[in-house]
Amino acid sequence: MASSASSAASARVDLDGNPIKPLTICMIGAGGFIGSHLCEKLMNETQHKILALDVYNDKIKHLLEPDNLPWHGRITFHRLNIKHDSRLEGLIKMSDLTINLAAICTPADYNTRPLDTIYSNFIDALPVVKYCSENNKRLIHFSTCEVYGKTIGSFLPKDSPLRQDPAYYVLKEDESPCIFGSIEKQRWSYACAKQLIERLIYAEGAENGLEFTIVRPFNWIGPRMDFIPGVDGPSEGVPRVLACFSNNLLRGEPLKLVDGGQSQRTFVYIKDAIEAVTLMIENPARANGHIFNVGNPNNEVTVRQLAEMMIKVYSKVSGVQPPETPTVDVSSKEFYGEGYDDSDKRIPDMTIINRQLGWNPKTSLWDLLESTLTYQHRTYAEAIKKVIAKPVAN
Ligand SMILES: NC(=O)c1ccc[n+]([C@@H]2O[C@H](COP(=O)([O-])OP(=O)(O)OC[C@H]3O[C@@H](n4cnc5c(N)ncnc54)[C@H](O)[C@@H]3O)[C@@H](O)[C@H]2O)c1
Ligand SMILES: O=C(O)[C@H]1O[C@H](OP(=O)(O)OP(=O)(O)OC[C@H]2O[C@@H](n3ccc(=O)[nH]c3=O)[C@H](O)[C@@H]2O)[C@H](O)[C@@H](O)[C@@H]1O
Repeated sequence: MASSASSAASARVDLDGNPIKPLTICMIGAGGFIGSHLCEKLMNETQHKILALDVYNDKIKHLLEPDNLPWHGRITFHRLNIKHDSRLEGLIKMSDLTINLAAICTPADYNTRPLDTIYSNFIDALPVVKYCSENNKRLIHFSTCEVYGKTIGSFLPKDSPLRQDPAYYVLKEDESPCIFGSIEKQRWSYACAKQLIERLIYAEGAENGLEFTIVRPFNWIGPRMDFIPGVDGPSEGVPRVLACFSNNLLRGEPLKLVDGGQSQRTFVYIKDAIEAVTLMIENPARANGHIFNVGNPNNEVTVRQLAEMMIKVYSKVSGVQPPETPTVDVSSKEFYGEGYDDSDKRIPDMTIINRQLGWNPKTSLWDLLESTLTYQHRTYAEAIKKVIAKPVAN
C-alpha cells in the first residue's frame, strides 16, 4: 500500500484540475538560499525529481544525507561550475524543466567585482538559454526586481505631490521602464546584465519558440540567506541586509545604516515566495511566456525601520538587550566603496501573478522576522561567542 504522503502527492492537481505529472528538474544554483528552500519544498510535498547543480551543497546537505530519507533517489547533487563543464548540456537534456538560479547577487560585489558580476549574470547564463532553446526544454530563469532600477518618482522634486501617486513608483512587469545610473555607477552592472539576459530569453521565445518564465524576486528573505561573516563566510565579506543586520545583532554591535537607511524595500518571506515558484513549475500553460514580480507589497519599510524592527524582534526571541547605540549611520562610499548607487523604492505590482497563478503572499514582516531571527539565534549565537572569545593573533 502506498504511504499516505506519496498518495497525497500523487493526487495533486494543477490550477485547472489536471493531475500533476512528476517532472525531472535541472536546478542550477540549487545549493544557494532560494535553491535550498525550493529543493526542500519539492522533496517534502511533490514527487518531482531534482538534478541539483552547484559548486556548494552545504545548504542542502540535510536533503542529500542520510540514505534513508523518504525522498532518497529523487534528488541528486552534481558539483559543477556552469562556466566550464561539459556535463551541463547532458543534464539539461535529461530534464523536463531547467531552473536557473546561479548568479553573483550580493550588492557589495556589483561595484567591486563588476566583471565577475556581468559574466555571472549574463555570459554564464547564455549556454543555459541556448541548450534549453535547442533541445526544446522549458526554462524558469531567475532575474531580479533590480531590473527596474530607480522609480520615475525619484526624479521628481522632493515635495512634488506626484511622488504619492502609485503611477510614479509601483513597478509593473509590462509597463515600467528600467532606469539605471551612469556607467561609473557600477552598482548597475548586475541589473543591466540581468536585463540583457531577460531580453535574450524573451527574444528566444519570440523567434525560436523557447518556453520560458522569468521571475523577478523582490527581496526574498528567511533562514539560510547568505552567510554570517567570520562564521560560515569570510570575515570581511558583506552579505545582503538581512545577514548584515543579523550579524550585528548576534555580535551586540550597532546596525549600520547606509546613507541614513532612507531607501525603501518590500520584504517577502521565502516560504511564501517558494509557493509562487511551485505554482509556476506545475502550471506551465499559465506561466510560460510571462515575467512575474514575486514580492509582498504590504511589507514596505525604510531600511531604518527594518533595523528598528529587527532590533525589537531579536531582543524578544533571544532575551538579549539591544546595544546602547542600536544604529549608526555610514556613508555608502565607506560601506560599499566607489560606484555604489541605490534603488529608492520597490513596490511590486501583483496583477499578473494574481491573474495567472492566483498567488498572494501571506506573512507579515514582523512574523517573518520572528521566525528568521529565531533561526539565526539558534544557528549562530554559540558560534559567534566562540569567535568573539578567540584571542586575536599578534
Ligand atoms: N534572494 C533574493 O531575494 C533575490 C532577489 C532577486 C533576485 N534573486 C536571484 O535569484 C537567484 C538565486 O538567489 P539566491 O538568493 O538564492 O542567491 P545565492 O547566492 O544564495 O544562490 C546562488 C547559487 O548559485 C551558485 N552558483 C553561482 N555561480 C555558479 C556557477 N558558475 N556554477 C554553479 N553554481 C553557481 C552559488 O554557489 C549559489 O549556491 C539569483 O539569480 C539572484 O540574482 C534573488
Ligand atoms: O533582493 C532583491 O530583491 C535584490 O536586491 C538586492 O539588492 P538590495 O535590496 O539593494 O540589497 P540588500 O543588501 O538587501 O540591501 C538593502 C538595503 O539595505 C542597505 N543596507 C545594507 C546592509 C547594511 O548593513 N546596511 C544597510 O543600510 C542597502 O544600502 C540597501 O539600501 C540584491 O541586489 C539582490 O539579492 C536582489 O537582486
